[in-house]
Amino acid sequence: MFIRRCPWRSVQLHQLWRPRQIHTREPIHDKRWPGWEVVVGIEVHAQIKSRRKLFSESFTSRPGEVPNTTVSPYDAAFPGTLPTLNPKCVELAVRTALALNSEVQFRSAFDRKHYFYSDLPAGYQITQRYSPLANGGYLKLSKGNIAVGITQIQLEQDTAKSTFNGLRHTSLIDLNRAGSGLMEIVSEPDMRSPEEVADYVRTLQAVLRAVGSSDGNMEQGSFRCDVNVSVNRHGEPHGTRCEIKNLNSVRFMMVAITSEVFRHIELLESGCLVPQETRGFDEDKAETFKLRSKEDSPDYRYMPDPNLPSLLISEEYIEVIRKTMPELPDATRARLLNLGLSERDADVLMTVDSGREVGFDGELGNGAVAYFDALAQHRDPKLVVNWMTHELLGQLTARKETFSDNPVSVAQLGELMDLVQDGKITGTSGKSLLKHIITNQSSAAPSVLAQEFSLEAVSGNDTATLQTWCAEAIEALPEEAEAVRRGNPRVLNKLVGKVMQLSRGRADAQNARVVLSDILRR
Ligand SMILES: Nc1ncnc2c1ncn2[C@@H]1O[C@H](COP(=O)(O)OP(=O)(O)OP(=O)(O)O)[C@@H](O)[C@H]1O
Ligand SMILES: [Mg+2]
Ligand SMILES: [Mg+2]
Repeated sequence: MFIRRCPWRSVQLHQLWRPRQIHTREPIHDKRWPGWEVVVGIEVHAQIKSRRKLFSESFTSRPGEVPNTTVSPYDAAFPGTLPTLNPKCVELAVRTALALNSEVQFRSAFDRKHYFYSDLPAGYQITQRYSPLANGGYLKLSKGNIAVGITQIQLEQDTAKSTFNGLRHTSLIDLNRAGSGLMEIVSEPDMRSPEEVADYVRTLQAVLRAVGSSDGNMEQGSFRCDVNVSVNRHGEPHGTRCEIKNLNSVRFMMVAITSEVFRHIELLESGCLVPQETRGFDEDKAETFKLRSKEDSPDYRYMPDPNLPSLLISEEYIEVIRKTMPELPDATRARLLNLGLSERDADVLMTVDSGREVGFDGELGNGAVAYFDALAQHRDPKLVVNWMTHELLGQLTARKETFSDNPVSVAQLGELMDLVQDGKITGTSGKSLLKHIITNQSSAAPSVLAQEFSLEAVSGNDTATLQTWCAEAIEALPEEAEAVRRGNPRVLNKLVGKVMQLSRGRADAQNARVVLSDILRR
């Protein structure tokens, strides 16, 4: 990559500004709004996961950082300070562009977008609206064989954060975020329902996490969506869009879109037009509300940034990045299915991997797929996924924990599975050991723990011990034993359970069943 100073901007902005492609899709008939088509396009602002800001040396801040501690004079817009582009941000944006099948531009440029707000120290934001880093592309949704077009991917600066203190009638400004790198990923108006929008957002989050370019966390603000919604009657051109801002979860986004669709339909059916507006979302009322109309929208007076030359990216640089791209979610899914996993199991692993567990809207991916891969290297993949999803995740969920809290190492779970597989401990004992490791955050080897707790399985040959436990079980549950004798085989399970209890899980349930039936038949 070369970042060279150009003495002048040889290409005029209007020459670079290309009209958008018009995408068409087969009409979708939705029972919720018969006769109407819903159209949605999304602008995502994803914080780039770089240690330093886009144009300055200061570190990017983490959530909970002390306010105004990661700020350089440039971030605070001190006169005389100049920007220096951070190559890491460019690299991560190029990775993202390649993952989204977008065409990385050999030459892109930075513009100033002016507006006056207390969280914007310079009075303008540096962005790439007119000559973005990448153009075109698409993202395939996980369901329905739908590809959502990508219009462009541009680099831009994040703003500072302002917090209004109602008691003191003052706004507090925290400059920590000012100047951090963002990627604005603009989609085509290709989505046709709130569900497709949710799919798009989740798939995009997974892609960004896979390439390592963003945490993609909506709740913490590292992945912010502006959702543009319009409706039209089937067969007619797209309607006027309204843009909904500040949506911080996928669930609220779906509610906001649904309520916005009904608002548009109501307006149109009563003979009014939909005015183009920017709207907010009231979570309590589950309604959108007007922030400003198109007429009030500021004239940003875009101009080329005189302090920044064009960004020139060579073909070789793009090729180097292309060669070092990690596996993308689509490919991971296909690989898991190829290993014999069910769609459901693959979904669970990948959902956990991206931190999107049930009722949980995001967190950094935590390597569930890598964990699975390490275990499945020398073991049956289906067996591994069973242990991971049913036992490990099951026990973590019961403790209200997620996979990122998992204290069981790959080596521990691997040994545990092998002990059970080789018949050295029973499945029941294996589960108890797993519980012990999780509860006590133990790093001990499962074989050592099995010895310590005398959990070694009673081998199939040790029938004497098994006979004793079975006899004790029959003695303890005489009524159940009688029922089995009278020909009710289902009650046998209770007796087997008793044997497992008496043996503290060391007996093999299948063998116990045989011995019990044998005794009761006499
Ligand atoms: N009729 C429509 N219905 C729904 N979405 C639309 C429609 N027309 C355009 N869009 C979407 O609106 C978004 C426009 O985003 P873009 O960043 O280009 O412009 P903007 O919203 O005018 O500017 P800003 O970046 O300042 O918010 C795109 O995601 C596009 O797909
Ligand atoms: Mg935009
Ligand atoms: Mg917009």
